[in-house]
Amino acid sequence: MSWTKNTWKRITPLYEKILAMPFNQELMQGTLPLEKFKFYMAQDAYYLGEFGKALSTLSGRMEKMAHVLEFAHFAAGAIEVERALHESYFKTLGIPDTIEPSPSCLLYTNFLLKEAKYADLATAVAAVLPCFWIYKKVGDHIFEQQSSVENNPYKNWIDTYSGEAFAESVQKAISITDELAEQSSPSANEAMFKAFEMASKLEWMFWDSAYRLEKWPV
Ligand SMILES: Cc1ncc(CO)c(N)n1
Repeated sequence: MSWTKNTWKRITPLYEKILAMPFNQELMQGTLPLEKFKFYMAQDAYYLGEFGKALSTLSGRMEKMAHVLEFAHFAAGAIEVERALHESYFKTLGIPDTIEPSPSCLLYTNFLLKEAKYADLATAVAAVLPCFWIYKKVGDHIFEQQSSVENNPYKNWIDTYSGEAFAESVQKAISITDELAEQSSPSANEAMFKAFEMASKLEWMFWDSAYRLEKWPV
């Protein structure tokens, strides 16, 4: 079984917890309070900027030119979405341009940047994979449940992550990860799993922190 297939099997209970989160359930129903969505959007713009930098770092670490190029495309994609958020949601929702990251957002982005720079290459790639794959799965799931919901105010968000363009990137990220996993030892494959699991937990925390409108304790 491929590394990604096995990993998804192991991560399924956590993925199911993510689907059941009130943030995602209410987003799916269109009942998520706007204040929580705005908080999420602002934090996600910060996240995407840092995610883009992590992908850029990974691009430069790749050995195969095809992979250098793919990761450069992923990085550009993340920054373009970040820019688009400022032009669309930020303006319509009145979100200020400068964003202070919440504790969970800073924890997640700093984890990704640290892995991208210092971890073994295959592990570093495994650390960024949940950002692609979990969003794709969550986006698809929410999209499939949409038939019963009319005029969902969060339709734009849902369309982005259930769309074809994002699906293509996710597929590429999965196949690059499997390629690197095949060239790695069993113990390196387990280190990859640990990084994937950590990033998946941080995805859960990111949604949870938005739902709680997380503040710094001091
Ligand atoms: C927190 C988070 N993870 C993943 C994505 C998708 O790239 C996103 N926009 N935000």
